[in-house]
Amino acid sequence: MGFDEQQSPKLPFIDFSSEPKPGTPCWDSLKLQVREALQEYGCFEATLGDSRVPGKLRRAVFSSLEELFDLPLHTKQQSGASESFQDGYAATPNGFYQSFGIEDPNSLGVLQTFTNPLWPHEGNPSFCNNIQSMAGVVSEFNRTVRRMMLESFGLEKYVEEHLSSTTYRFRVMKYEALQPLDAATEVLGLGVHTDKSFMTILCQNEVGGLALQTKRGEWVKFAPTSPTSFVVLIGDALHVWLNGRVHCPKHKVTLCELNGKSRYSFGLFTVPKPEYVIKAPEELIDEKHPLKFKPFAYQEYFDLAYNEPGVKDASILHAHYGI
Ligand SMILES: O=C(O)CCC(=O)C(=O)O
Ligand SMILES: [Fe+2]
Repeated sequence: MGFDEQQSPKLPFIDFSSEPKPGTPCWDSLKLQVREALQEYGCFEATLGDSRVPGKLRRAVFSSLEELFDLPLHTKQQSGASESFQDGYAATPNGFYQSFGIEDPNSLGVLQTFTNPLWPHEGNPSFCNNIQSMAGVVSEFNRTVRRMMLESFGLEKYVEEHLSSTTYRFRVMKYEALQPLDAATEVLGLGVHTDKSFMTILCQNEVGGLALQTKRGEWVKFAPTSPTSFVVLIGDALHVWLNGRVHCPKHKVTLCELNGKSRYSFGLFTVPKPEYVIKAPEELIDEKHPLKFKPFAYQEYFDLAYNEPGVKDASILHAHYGI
């Protein structure tokens, strides 16, 4: 399927650059926008503004990514193989997609352990600082969005439990530049899938390719309104935790290029702790909204999903836990 730029619908856009504080009118207005976007699309485009994500930091992160993926293959493999695309280095057999996963990117020690085998002489302090700074801003933003979302459902009392039920994983990705043979040809860099965790916050360089599917089944091509935009999207675990009240979008990445440039992206994944039980709060269950999924420990679902070859959408979730 090719995209028609003219007719392609857009993701909702939410501006967080005013750094809203809980309890202010601005916060309350933004939280309604967050809820509406997540119900309908399961995702939105967000800007945090130049003061929180200066252009300099953004450029530094992407140049760190280029430096990382430019390392020789045997060096990249030093960071361990990752079959489930979690920690360490992973690549698709055709080599069009490569990624590294870093668990707990807010810790300088973790980042040093990640970089030391890749740059054996003196590690890579600027890589560590750039990723740590970006992960810090994005994980703080993640907490804001979760707080707003829970408040918008009247679930204030669960905020602290929710925030402490997760860890963060950072994934950096490179998609090879590929000029499709014609506009109607779509070559996938990353196949259609839903994310398994609670929430993902993505950022890409200027090369597009990400598309997300709305509740109505339309594919929306992500065309950033501002170069400093992020995409926030819901994963399976949050869809279950909110008893299906928010959409969990399937998404994919199509290979393309811009002036010969490859696509680089990074994502902060908010992952429930392995033993955390994903269970909808009783406030979200009533006659109109009966319980949709049986509770399960996050790791159990994750293992099921990754041991099922070829299936990357939420059909396993429905098959195993759907009521
Ligand atoms: O590269 C992107 O923008 C999307 C990556 C993604 O969907 C994932 O890693 O789960
Ligand atoms: Fe994804």
